[in-house]
Amino acid sequence: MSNSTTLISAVASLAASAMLIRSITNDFIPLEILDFFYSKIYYLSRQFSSQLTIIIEEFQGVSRNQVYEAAEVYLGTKATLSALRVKASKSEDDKKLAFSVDRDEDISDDYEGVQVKWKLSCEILEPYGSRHSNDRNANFKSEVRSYELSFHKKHKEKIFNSYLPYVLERAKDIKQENMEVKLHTIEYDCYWNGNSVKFSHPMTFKTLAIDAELKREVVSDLDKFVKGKEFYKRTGKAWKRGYLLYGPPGTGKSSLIAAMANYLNYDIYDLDLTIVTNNNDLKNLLLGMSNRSILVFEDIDCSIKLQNREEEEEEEQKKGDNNKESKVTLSGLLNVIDGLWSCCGEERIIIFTTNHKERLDPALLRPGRMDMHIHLSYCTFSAFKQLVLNYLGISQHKLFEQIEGLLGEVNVTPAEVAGELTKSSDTRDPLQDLVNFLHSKKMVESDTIIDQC
Ligand SMILES: Nc1ncnc2c1ncn2[C@@H]1O[C@H](COP(=O)(O)OP(=O)(O)OP(=O)(O)O)[C@@H](O)[C@H]1O
Ligand SMILES: [Mg+2]
Repeated sequence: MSNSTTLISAVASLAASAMLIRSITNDFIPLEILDFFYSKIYYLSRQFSSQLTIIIEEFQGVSRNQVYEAAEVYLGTKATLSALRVKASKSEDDKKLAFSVDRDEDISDDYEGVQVKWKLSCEILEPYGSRHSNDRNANFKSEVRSYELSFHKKHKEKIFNSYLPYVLERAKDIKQENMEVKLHTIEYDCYWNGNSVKFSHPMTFKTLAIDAELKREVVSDLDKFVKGKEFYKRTGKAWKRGYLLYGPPGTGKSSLIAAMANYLNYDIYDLDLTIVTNNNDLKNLLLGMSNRSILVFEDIDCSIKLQNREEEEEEEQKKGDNNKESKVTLSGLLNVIDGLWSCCGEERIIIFTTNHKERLDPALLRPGRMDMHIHLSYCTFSAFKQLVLNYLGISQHKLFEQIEGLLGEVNVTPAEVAGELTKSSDTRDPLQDLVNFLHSKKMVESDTIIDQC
């Protein structure tokens, strides 16, 4: 008790002496000399300090500093581990709660063995005109926030060249993971509807019933694309990828798009070309998309009559200059895929779907235009096994062998199989019902062939 009292009184008297010395020096020593004195002390302390601190302010002029924003997101994931006070928030677009650091909280981080310390510092600015009580802004207080990142000087290079870019990259991923996938559609010909809807299609690569090998190929292609920033930069290619999905109705083209969007957490921009009036509007729509998104042109063969370019040019010449750009043309569409305007964003995926690949203009199919042509076929045995697992929760059955044989003889779509399994999931023997369905389909098919003969 007496020890602590002594300590408190010693600290108090030291503080009082410091205040006294400060006020005496302020009163008796000219300001310039004091400034010089203080700057020398500051200089010396900096010379001997082993720490370096980077100040990351919230604003850069009037715009928000991206490093600050990234630090805010990144530290949110660290805050719950080491800080004693954290702030929680969630917006309508977020999937989960987001955490952020409270002011003056220290957050430690370890990057490849290097210890760093973050701190959010806030300075309250005196309200403008606070001395004039009748000023309208008198009660308006503002806060200047910044993050302070401190570390040992010897790690300067690593922090600048590797840690900060890592924080930026991680923040981008965290934001992306946390965002709901949105579906955007067109409004008034050439604008994306401001009220995009939450995309809640539950299809994932786990439940998608396509050939297992094809599924692996698609997933690995997407992974490569997402991680390919450096590759695209090095090779001088725009960071985008095109997929052509083709196959009969009900084979899973739209389902595959949903699985891709859910896998990548990318928004979908569903572009109905029949509504878009000309190439210029198409270009504006492209500019209105966000990065990390999927642009979808469904049923490209029937949504618009895409002539080949020579026919187009002839037609335009016939109509004269006044009629130019009165509709979306094949060349307009090719510009979306690989023209200069197509490179205005990053990490974009373009998908065309069709039931009739043979009806597409060869220009669209030329190598390099659509990076991957994906054939969604009639139901294979591998796809069937996935559907049975989804709908009935079984992975083995005595009828599997018979079904495998029938699937080799009958053209049945995954949609049809899914429909049958849904219908008969309550019956005693759903797989026997499916076998009966496949037999009857086989009979119809062979009758049709006989009729044709
Ligand atoms: N490969 C699949 N895996 C899982 N379910 C599928 C698959 N294909 C079809 N289905 C089921 O059938 C329905 C229709 O499939 P989907 O819309 O994906 O076919 P599509 O190929 O896009 O057809 P369309 O050419 O008519 O647009 C889906 O909602 C889904 O329930
Ligand atoms: Mg479809």
